[in-house]
Amino acid sequence: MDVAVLGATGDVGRQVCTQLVERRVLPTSSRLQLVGRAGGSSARATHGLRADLVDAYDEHAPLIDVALAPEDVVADVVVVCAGVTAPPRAGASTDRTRLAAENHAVFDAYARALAVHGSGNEVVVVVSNPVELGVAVMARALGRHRVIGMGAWLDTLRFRREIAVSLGLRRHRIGGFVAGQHGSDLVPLWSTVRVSGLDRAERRRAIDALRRGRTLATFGAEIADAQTRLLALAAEDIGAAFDLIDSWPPDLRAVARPWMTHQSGAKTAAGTASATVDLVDTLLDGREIVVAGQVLLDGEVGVGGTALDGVLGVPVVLGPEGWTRALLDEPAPDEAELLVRCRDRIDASLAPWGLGRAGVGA
Ligand SMILES: NC(=O)c1ccc[n+]([C@@H]2O[C@H](COP(=O)([O-])OP(=O)(O)OC[C@H]3O[C@@H](n4cnc5c(N)ncnc54)[C@H](O)[C@@H]3O)[C@@H](O)[C@H]2O)c1
Repeated sequence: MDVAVLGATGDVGRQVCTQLVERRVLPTSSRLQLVGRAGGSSARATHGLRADLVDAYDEHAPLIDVALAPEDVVADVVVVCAGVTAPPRAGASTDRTRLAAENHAVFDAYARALAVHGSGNEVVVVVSNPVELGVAVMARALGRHRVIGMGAWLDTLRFRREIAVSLGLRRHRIGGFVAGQHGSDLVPLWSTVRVSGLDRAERRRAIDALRRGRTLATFGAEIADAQTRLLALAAEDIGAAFDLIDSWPPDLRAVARPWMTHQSGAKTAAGTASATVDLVDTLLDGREIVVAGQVLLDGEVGVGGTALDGVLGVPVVLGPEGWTRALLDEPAPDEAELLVRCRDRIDASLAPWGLGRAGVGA
């Protein structure tokens, strides 16, 4: 099985390529295609990255080649890391509308090329933001089951880790998912959380203690307040800002910590790539596992009697041919309410591109 990484020389793309090779996800008989842009500095750097990876991992590297045009992308799994990102500095605009305007053209160019020149079986993992826009563009061109956004899986891993830290456990003992929109509009599904070794009553007590009597009704306001406080504090002392995050409940930490990490200038490339490589590993492996991802729904998820359609992050079964089923039993009332509002916000953000629910098929 072959993998192509679009935007291979970017911070996230480079980490994805490195981890794919270093973690030996790709056997030596597979091909890793590094995709850059013809004519720009990334074209030269893509050739350089190839040389560097071979230099580092010659003993177990897959075949590595370079492509500089969308129509030359050939792979079983295509990882989309190309495009602009919000500037990684404190107080910089995180305006998703501007990001969408820039990256829509990138998503569209590759979606069109894959639709025409691809095998018809590629599975696309969208990393670039807005993840939901990338999923909408790619799913429309390639078929919705072949496209998954990895933002909800990264958010899920962060949520599990924060719960694990609070309980003094390692992350692998925590189950549960994050749904919704990637970033500050995520929906932590507390009703899905499981802790290995705890029975139902023990889990209930542990989760109640972690949630501190809050529900998701106030989650959006808490996030906005947290970001305001962090910005003010980080201007004086970034270490103190991270210490403040440590004092918050796990769901708020799962949003605030990566947000502060990006604002610190470090970006979140290693964690993002690690979650992405998990998904690629699953796709190549042949097994089916339940992950969370942004997908284009067609009524597979029922919330409060409403069958949801449109792009939304939800738990799904992921296998070699893409995602097959969405798995979300009736969520708790506060989760259901936030999921519907989140789906509507995503839908509104897609409408200018003719990709909202009203526009699809028009
Ligand atoms: N989903 C997530 O969890 C998550 C997390 C972090 C970053 N991101 C997103 O991933 C994307 C990449 O972030 P980054 O930090 O690596 O950015 P970066 O600026 O470091 O790299 C972007 C890369 O894309 C390339 N590129 C731009 N247009 C291209 C095109 N048309 N064809 C090929 N390559 C092209 C650039 O040359 C560059 O190499 C951003 O959209 C960012 O917001 C997503």
